[in-house]
Parts: sequence; C-alpha cells; structure tokens
Amino acid sequence: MTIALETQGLEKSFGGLRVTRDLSLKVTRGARHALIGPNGAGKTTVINQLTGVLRPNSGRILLEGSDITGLSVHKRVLRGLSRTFQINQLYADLTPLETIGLAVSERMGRGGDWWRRMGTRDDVNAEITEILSRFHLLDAMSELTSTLPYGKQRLLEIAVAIAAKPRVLLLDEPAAGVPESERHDILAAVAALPRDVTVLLIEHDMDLVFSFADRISVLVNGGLLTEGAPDEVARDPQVRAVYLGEAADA
Ligand SMILES: Nc1ncnc2c1ncn2[C@@H]1O[C@H](COP(=O)(O)OP(=O)(O)OP(=O)(O)O)[C@@H](O)[C@H]1O
Repeated sequence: MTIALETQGLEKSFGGLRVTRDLSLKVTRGARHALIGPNGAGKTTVINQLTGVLRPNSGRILLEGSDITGLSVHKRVLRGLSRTFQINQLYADLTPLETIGLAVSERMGRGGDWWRRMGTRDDVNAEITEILSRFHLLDAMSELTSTLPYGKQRLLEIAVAIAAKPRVLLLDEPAAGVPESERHDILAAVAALPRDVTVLLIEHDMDLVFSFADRISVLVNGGLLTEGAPDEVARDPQVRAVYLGEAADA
C-alpha cells in the first residue's frame, strides 16, 4: 500500500512538557484515517507539525515519500497537503459561488482575472458546480457567507480546501459547533470525496469517528497507544480504559 503521509520518530516539547513522543504514523493513500485521544493528548500539536505551523524538535514528516519537515506552510500546500480554512478565514461578504470560484481560479493561477471572466469558462463553471453540489451548497450558493447557517459555513470551509485539489486533507474537528443532526452530513461529504484525496481527521465525537474512519490511531500523552481498524480499536481494552470508557460499551 502506498503511504500518503508519514511521521517518523516525531518529537515536540514545549519547555519541559513533551507533547509529541516518538510518534511514527503512517496514513495510507486514500485512507479515511482518524487520530483520536483524550483532551490534551497532543492531537492538534501533531496537526500543527504536519501543516508546518510548528517545527518538531526531531523526527521527520514525509509526504508521498518526500521529506517535508523543513518546508513552510505555503510550500506544503503547494505540494498537496492542506488543512481546512476556519470560518473566520472565509470571506463574509462573498457568496459560496464567488468563494469557490475564487479558490478554483487561484489554484489555476488566475485569481484576479476570474472576477472579469466570471461564468465564461465551462470547465471552471463545471468544477465550481461539482464542488458546491458535493458540499450541499448549491441551494445557498448566492447567499452571503455571513448569513449562512453554521453547518453550511463549515461545509464551505472544507469546500474551499478541496478547491485547491489537495492530495492529503487534514481536518481538525470539522463538525465542532454544528447541531448534532447535521454533523453526519459534514463527515459523509468528506468521506465521499474521491479516493485520490487522503483524509486525516481529528474528532471528539466517537459516533462520527466510527462512521467515518477506516483506520484509527489513538494518541495518549503524545505517544501512539494503538492503531488499527475501527472494530479492533473499539475492542482494545487499553483504549476502552484510557479513552472510550463508557462510549465503547454503547
Ligand atoms: N503553544 C503551546 N505552548 C505550551 N503548551 C502547549 C502549547 N500548545 C499545546 N500545549 C500543551 O500541549 C498539550 C497537548 O495539546 P493539544 O492541543 O495538542 O492536545 P489535543 O489532543 O489537541 O487536545 P484537545 O483534544 O483538548 O483539543 C496540552 O497539555 C497543551 O496544554
């Protein structure tokens, strides 16, 4: 199996606090992989090292076999490693149609030009429509982003990231704050992305994790406790003890 994203012996400390401990993680191409763990286990710190926001103290990060440990955030995005934009990074005064149009055009290297030629290119229009449809935004495509329900704004965050055609997408609690009835729609839209997009998800909601992931890694105190298929992880007594607790019995 081809490995899309890998860490080798990753270490990160904040002062005397060792937050990532000898972490070696492999995310297979096309996987729907979840990184779970109790509060403070170090999940966000791992994502921040993967995206380049934080530098590890030691260890390596490989994207499709190339060492990206020393690359800037921007260079990693150009190589195909993206995380979702946060809602506060969306353009409040643009519509989803304009936002995705701009994101697709920027990827094609003609950001500013798009405003003049909006709607004139069939290939661009088809791609914008496909992305809006995939993330259930067609019906809201002409409304201002600031007026969209929270769940739609979160879908738009992911849609913007997808418009950059990432090879690996990192999602840090993409459904946080969304009403329970809509959370599954968000993860289902991500799970249904073409398999050439590999997804690594951090998520607290175990229902979502187990309905989404085909592989789960469990982080405790910055180190990997165990890793496996969802049913193996759910059965693992160590996992039940430290993390899932009652939820694993459900
Ligand atoms: N910039 C920082 N400086 C100092 N300590 C930090 C910093 N960032 C995170 N930490 C500490 O590192 C540990 C891991 O934090 P992190 O946010 O990565 O965990 P997490 O698993 O994502 O937690 P949660 O599930 O609660 O979001 C915590 O003890 C946190 O307080």
